Amino acid sequence: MTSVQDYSSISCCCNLEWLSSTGVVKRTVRTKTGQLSVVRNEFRDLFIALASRETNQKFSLKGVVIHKKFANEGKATLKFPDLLLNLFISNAAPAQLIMFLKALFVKMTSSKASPKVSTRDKLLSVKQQGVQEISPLSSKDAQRVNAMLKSEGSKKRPREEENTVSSGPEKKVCLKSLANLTEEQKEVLDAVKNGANVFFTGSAGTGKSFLLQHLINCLRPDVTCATASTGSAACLIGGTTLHSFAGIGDGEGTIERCIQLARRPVCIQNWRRCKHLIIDEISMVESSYFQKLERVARELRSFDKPFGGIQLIVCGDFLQLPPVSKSKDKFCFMSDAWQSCRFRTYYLQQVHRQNDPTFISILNSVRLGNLKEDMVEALKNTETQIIEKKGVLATRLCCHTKEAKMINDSNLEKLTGESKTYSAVDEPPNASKTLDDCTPVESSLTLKIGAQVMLLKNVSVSQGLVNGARGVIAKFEKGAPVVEFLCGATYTVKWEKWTTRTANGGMMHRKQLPLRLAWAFSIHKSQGLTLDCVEMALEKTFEAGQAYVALSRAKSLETMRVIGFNAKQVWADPDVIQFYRGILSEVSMNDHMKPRAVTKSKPGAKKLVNKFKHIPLVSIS
Ligand SMILES: Nc1ncnc2c1ncn2[C@@H]1O[C@H](COP(=O)(O)OP(=O)(O)OP(=O)(O)O)[C@@H](O)[C@H]1O
Ligand SMILES: [Mg+2]
Repeated sequence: MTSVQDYSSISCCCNLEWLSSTGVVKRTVRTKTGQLSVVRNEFRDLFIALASRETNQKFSLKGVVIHKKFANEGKATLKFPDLLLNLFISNAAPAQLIMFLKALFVKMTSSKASPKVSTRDKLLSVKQQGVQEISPLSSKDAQRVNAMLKSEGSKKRPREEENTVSSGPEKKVCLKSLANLTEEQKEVLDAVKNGANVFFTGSAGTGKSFLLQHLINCLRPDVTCATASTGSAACLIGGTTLHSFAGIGDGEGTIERCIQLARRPVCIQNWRRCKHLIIDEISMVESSYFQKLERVARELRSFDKPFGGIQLIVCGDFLQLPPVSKSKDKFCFMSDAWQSCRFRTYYLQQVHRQNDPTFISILNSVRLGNLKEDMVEALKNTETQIIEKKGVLATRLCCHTKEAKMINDSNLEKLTGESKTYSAVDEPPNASKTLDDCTPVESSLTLKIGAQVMLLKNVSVSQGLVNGARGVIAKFEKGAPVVEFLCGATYTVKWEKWTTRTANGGMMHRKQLPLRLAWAFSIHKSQGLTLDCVEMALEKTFEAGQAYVALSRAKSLETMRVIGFNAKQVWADPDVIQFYRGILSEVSMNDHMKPRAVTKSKPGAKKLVNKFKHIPLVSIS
């Protein structure tokens, strides 16, 4: 995998198509894996060079038209009208493709300003022939190009700029890569780039899923399988469930049976093409299931290395929801397979979901099951606070899914106005069951005026219309619901599209309104989400970490209400505490002498080790 900073070349599939003057395809060349680079010749003319097993060629970028609409799916088209040639790029890592196209745009735009060498001078030139890679992009390049774009103002742009990457109405080039990763997040990215098996963890809201999404964008889609242990977590990273990827059912069968199941044509293809297996919410993957996956991978890939040589990139917080299992060794870190992966472990510490240090410290103590009296008081004090505003009621987090459904159904029924039902459009139509699992929206959504809803897409971050934003249906206009949101915005909700990969690498889509009834949610379904206005009664919690998951969905103490709180509702699994003690002591001890660089040291690591040391290991009743 090339570095994200290395914008001058990408690896991808290329399809070359030479056309006749009437536009008929005369010849095609397809390369499965090629390296595309932007190069210059001795006269500083720009070319794109394709190096692959099938062909090695370079094409002048003069007059090229770039279509980048599908760049975030790893696809783009370059049209060379002067050469009667189309170059179709696919299977590129989306983040790299976007930066590559930006680099192309910047270099092409700035080269227009440099003096041209006439054909005569070129012919008479004594310069040594040759090509060289373009110099790396600097912020000066971007500034120069932005100044040029500004001075061109409303002038008609030359055609190569029309479709290029300067996104947004003001056509401005920004050289930052897709996400602003923090230093600790960048360290994880580097380890992934180096091909190591990586496990990163950290408390709720430290940006694990955010980072995972960035990592997915940096890897080639054809060999990357993005999965999560639950459907709702899979939706958040645009992936599929680990179960549907693996194809071994619930993994309850014997290992022979699991291998047999995974040998079915669709599944075997998955296992063989996969080079990077990503798993979010790893805490909910059961130990014996993880063990079987490892064996299945080795068998199907006929390669006797852990997971048959697949790079594993896993993340989650074992102090959140545990796997559904009665076994004593339920957590996957207890399996031999986990040990054999020799993960590089990273502990993210910067919390992004909450800002208030007092709330962050309460949540950290809830996570460890170690609340102090004043913290219990602070949570109890939220019981009477009014968090409802603008007709938006708090979302009740329930311990059981059935209870949440009942609350939503009965509240909707109580509303007397006309009801409108929106049916999802699925592609392919027979994928509805998988799409139910892998998208946050339901195949059928019934709404009425006054219904409490939650937005399930980032529509406008600046207006606060983000995934998890709470609102209420104010009216219907031309059949579309108009929602008044807690953040103050009123929005006529438009249809949105969710795309997810099928287990065999194809695409599935669902079109639906990005809304969900929000009088209530189950805690299990809320895992991974950030919620605006939330209420919970935790007396029925039945898992270690369940109360922590519920409480850590809130953004602040002021936007939540806990009913009937008491410290007994909060506990951590002693096996997990022990596990974290282990990895955290490696953080501080192994900093200078690490045979396999187990974990990177962080400034706060020592403090954390101490925190874990002081947790009494009580067994769970
Ligand atoms: N580097 C960052 N810059 C800005 N915002 C960030 C960054 N990292 C994460 N965030 C934001 O912080 C919030 C929480 O992130 P995320 O959901 O990825 O956390 P998480 O660790 O996966 O939490 P959980 O354990 O609850 O699933 C999100 O709104 C996300 O967009
Ligand atoms: Mg997450």
